[in-house]
Amino acid sequence: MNHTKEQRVLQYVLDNATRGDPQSVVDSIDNYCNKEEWAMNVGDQKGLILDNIVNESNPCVLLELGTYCGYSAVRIARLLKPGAHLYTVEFNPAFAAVAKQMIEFAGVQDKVQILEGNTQDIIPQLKKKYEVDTLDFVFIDHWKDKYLEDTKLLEKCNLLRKGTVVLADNVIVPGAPDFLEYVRTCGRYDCTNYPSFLEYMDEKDALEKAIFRG
Ligand SMILES: Nc1ncnc2c1ncn2CCCCCNC(=O)c1cc(-c2ccc(F)cc2)cc(O)c1O
Ligand SMILES: [Mg+2]
Repeated sequence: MNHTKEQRVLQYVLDNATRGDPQSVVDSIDNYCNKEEWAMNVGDQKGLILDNIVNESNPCVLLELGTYCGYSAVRIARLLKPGAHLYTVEFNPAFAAVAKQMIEFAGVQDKVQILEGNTQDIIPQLKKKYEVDTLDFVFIDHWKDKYLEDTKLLEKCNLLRKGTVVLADNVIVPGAPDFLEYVRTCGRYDCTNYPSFLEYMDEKDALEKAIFRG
């Protein structure tokens, strides 16, 4: 039975989207969350900004913090060139299980790898255990009070290189003020704010792009 909201979102996708068609999966999730139940996907308005930034940076190795139902993982993966790979870290096993099925239904499983666990534990393993050299693109969308410490951890683990794009969701709502203050003032990032709206709502939100200067 679909006892959780996340399971109901997945079921709606299985019933309404087309297997192997990532755009139809993204559209179905947005339809459901607009009409039936709000859920914390990045959504279509911020999603279009995410699409543009992924396309302009043409990344090969990507990291996402906070998979949730896999909406942004599918949204990003549908744009990736052959051979590009997205690692997405999810803390909650129930969310990870839904995301796995979402990603497989969309047909992007060869481009996406879900890493279950806490970002604090997984980020230090990326180089040795997952053979990552440096990251081209990082999408941060997990606990808002972990954005800053995990950005600093990425720096400490030498996972960022000159030009790495760090893109953060929700810098207005729920907000990540300490992260914003840091990337805008520490001198190591070139920052751009992208005003938009909270997913499926009229409330203002924004994405922040912080390009690492190396
Ligand atoms: N690997 C890991 N390590 C640590 N934490 C981890 C994790 N993997 C997952 N988590 C735990 C993430 C839990 C979800 C994070 N996202 C959010 O909390 C979130 C909340 C809102 C929101 C806005 C207005 C409202 F009124 C209510 C909620 C909107 C959003 O777009 C959000 O992304
Ligand atoms: Mg978010």
